[in-house]
Amino acid sequence: MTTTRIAIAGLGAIGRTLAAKIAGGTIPGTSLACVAARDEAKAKAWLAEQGIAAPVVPLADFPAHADLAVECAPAAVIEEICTPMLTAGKKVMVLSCGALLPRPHLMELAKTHGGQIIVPTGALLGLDAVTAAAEGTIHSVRMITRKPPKGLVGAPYLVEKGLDMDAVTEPTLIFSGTAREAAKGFPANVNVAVALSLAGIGPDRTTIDIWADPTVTRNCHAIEVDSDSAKLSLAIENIPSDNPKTGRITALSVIAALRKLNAPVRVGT
Ligand SMILES: NC(=O)C1=CN([C@@H]2O[C@H](COP(=O)(O)OP(=O)(O)OC[C@H]3O[C@@H](n4cnc5c(N)ncnc54)[C@H](O)[C@@H]3O)[C@@H](O)[C@H]2O)C=CC1
Ligand SMILES: O=C([O-])CC(=O)C(=O)O
Repeated sequence: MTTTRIAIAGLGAIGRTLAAKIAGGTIPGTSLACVAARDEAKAKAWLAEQGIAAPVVPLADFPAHADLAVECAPAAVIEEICTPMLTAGKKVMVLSCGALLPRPHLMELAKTHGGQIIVPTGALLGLDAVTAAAEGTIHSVRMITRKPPKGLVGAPYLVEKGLDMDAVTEPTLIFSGTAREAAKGFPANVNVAVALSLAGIGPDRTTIDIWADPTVTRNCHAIEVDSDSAKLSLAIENIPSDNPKTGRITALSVIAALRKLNAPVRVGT
């Protein structure tokens, strides 16, 4: 079996789960080549504590070590992670996919050098059916997200509008717009809407309502797709990970995607 050498960019809620799983050797056809972190000393201490032997390297050195990088860092770092790998004709699995929208040049870079940007299903569901429906004609894609208010704190849109999440005592619609507008206003909260838009009819025709909802403990996403092949009604309730903004299932989605890379049998599109 071919072995894909994996680099992990960011050792937060997603990156730590991935590093432990890949280094544990339970994903056939993958090995942990290296990691990059904001705080090198902290990363080294965590890796030592976990008994993981991977080196901590600068993002620019990823291509020398790895075939595929998993981007699981803050959205602002996407350029530094993708550019070296894509220029080297390699693959990047991008979790902060909202940050791709204002950077079409990264997609051009992949095209020019034969690299690939992979957007996993992440915290969502149903992207297999949405991509299939997109081979026909999709009429509309609508998403409604409900999150505990603390899972939205810090979003630039809330800061700009002066909306205080601590003051929310009942379900409140705080945003209604396109996936592109949502990605700008909530870069760490609604990557799922962007993944959905990229699978379907794009960020300007995919709409999203965001509710700050103190009655929920999970990050809840409901999707309605109408197309000439099927009508889809999808819903997921994500249990937050160590990071309240990020569902636990996100890291598992990446692991499932990595498992498919070199598997003899591959299920799902
Ligand atoms: N596509 C999807 O379905 C989902 C995407 N996400 C996105 O995935 C990304 C990662 O999420 P989490 O792991 O929950 O975030 P996190 O905040 O727990 O971890 C991010 C890590 O990146 C590190 N970091 C910061 N600057 C760095 C740099 N220059 N180089 C390397 N590492 C750096 C931070 O120190 C932190 O440890 C976020 O952008 C999040 O919005 C999260 C959930 C679902
Ligand atoms: O899309 C995101 O960035 C995170 C999210 O909604 C979730 O984990 O449920």
